[in-house]
Amino acid sequence: FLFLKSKIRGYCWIHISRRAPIRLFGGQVTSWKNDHGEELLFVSSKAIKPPKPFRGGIPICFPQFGTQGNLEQHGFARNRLWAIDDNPPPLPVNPAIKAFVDLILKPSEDDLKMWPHSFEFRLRIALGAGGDLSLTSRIRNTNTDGRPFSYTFAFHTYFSVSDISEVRVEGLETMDYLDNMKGKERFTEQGDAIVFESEVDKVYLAAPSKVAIIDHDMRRTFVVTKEGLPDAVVWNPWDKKAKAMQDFGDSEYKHMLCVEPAAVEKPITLKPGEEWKGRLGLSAVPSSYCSGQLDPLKVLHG
Ligand SMILES: O=P(O)(O)OC[C@H]1O[C@@H](O)[C@H](O)[C@@H](O)[C@@H]1O
Repeated sequence: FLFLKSKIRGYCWIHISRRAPIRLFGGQVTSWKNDHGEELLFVSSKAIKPPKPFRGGIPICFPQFGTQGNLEQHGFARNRLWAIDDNPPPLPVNPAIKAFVDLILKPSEDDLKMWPHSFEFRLRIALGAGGDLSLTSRIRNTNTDGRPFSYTFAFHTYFSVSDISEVRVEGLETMDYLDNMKGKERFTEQGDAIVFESEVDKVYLAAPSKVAIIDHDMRRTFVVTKEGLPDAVVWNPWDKKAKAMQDFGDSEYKHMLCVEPAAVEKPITLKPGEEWKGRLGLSAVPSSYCSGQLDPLKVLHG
């Protein structure tokens, strides 16, 4: 089967291959498991029900990332009911894909009052034979008045990690970033892999198409690939902000890390009839120690 549809607690979920449930509210993947049934994405024990955004999994930020505009934080797509797209335009066939589902979001009349642009947002969520997960977004400008529109975007991916203090992110060293905690000022990352000792909220600019999250305790490496999405946001709220968040446990920051392929610094502009495509690829591979050292080049370049 390709997917199952079920109704849990009054709202609709879809399951592809029993390994990745998707909430139609938000078009949001809420779980991704490996062959051993281990959860790979973080979901807060305090995540709340619609109409609030769901804290965990992979929320979609569109048409605005963060507070960069007049809309609600991270835009409205994560707060809308998506539909199953029964007849999506074809995407190139990828033989590695085992199962997939297509969703679609179109603006309501109320959305058009807030953001006066007509669009079709198609999202394909696919599982590969080895358990890899991919999300492909296709956004089309369907304005009939000839007007272009611009937006910012992110796949706000929450990874489950054993202990944030033991996690390293490889691939972003020496990159320029905007620090959301310092008024979006621009800095350059120094030296080594990124490690976590306090709150982090950074937008890495023109980040590489592959980033690795190395979880020492779990002996697991997440490999994040991105296409069409120049930036990568890295976020962990740490203890103080965790306590201030209603839908997040006080200590949960220890077990999560957001690495979010995104288009933030330069908004994407589409003319009527134009379509943009962005893709997120996730795989979780066992990482092994070799004299206490991981080889970042091997992680990043196979
Ligand atoms: O609480 P929200 O709206 O889901 O946002 C969580 C975080 O999302 C991150 O992507 C932002 O960079 C942070 O600034 C923000 O705090």
